[in-house]
Amino acid sequence: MTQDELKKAVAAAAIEMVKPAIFDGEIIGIGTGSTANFFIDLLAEFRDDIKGTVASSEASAQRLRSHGIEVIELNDAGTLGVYVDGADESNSHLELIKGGGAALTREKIVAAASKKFICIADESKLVDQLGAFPLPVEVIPMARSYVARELLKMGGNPVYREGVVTDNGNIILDVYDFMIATPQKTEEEINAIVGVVTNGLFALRPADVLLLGTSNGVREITP
Ligand SMILES: O=C[C@H](O)[C@H](O)[C@H](O)COP(=O)(O)O
Repeated sequence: MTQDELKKAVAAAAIEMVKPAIFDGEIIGIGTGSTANFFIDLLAEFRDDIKGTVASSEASAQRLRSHGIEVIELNDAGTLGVYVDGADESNSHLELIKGGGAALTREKIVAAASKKFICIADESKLVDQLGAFPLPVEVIPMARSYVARELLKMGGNPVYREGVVTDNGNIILDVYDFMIATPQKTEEEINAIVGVVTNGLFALRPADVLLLGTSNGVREITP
């Protein structure tokens, strides 16, 4: 199976998992990226049944609306029933690296506001230790050089993601050469640097279930 076929298979499995929430009238949180896009496209079949969605990026909001799916503001939604999103890496505890598409901050907010976080990914994303994928950090623009120096002190190699401005008007530093042994501690330490909005580690609020697309079918992994 191709990587896209694996992504589509996990998106279909996630649809089955969120159906009860849809028919219970819960608001659905929607992630960002190529895997989440497959989910959005399959969700279109339920456009008339969904009470509303909250999107973690402008790109996902646009795609949802293009299918006629209602998008509402998180501030008007209360607690979400379920959040579905992809990841750049996951370990077996379902601690994640996210933000390859620069949507990490809104994703983290929507995940925090959701009762259940379903992560959907192809098998290439499951790793023993997080960090081979460079860790995205969203930074207030004027703090870029200062934050980069602090990340260097922590042992990483931060690289400015040229030409990228997040939906919140900020920039991204990608931290290379930074294998992460204690994800919760690292998440807290980076977030404590003044000027950091948030980093792409989802360890303090990991996923609740990982639907992993493999050539032998979709595996359901819980921590
Ligand atoms: O900022 C983007 C998100 O964190 C994505 O969920 C992540 O990069 C995975 O994207 P994809 O499904 O395209 O691999």
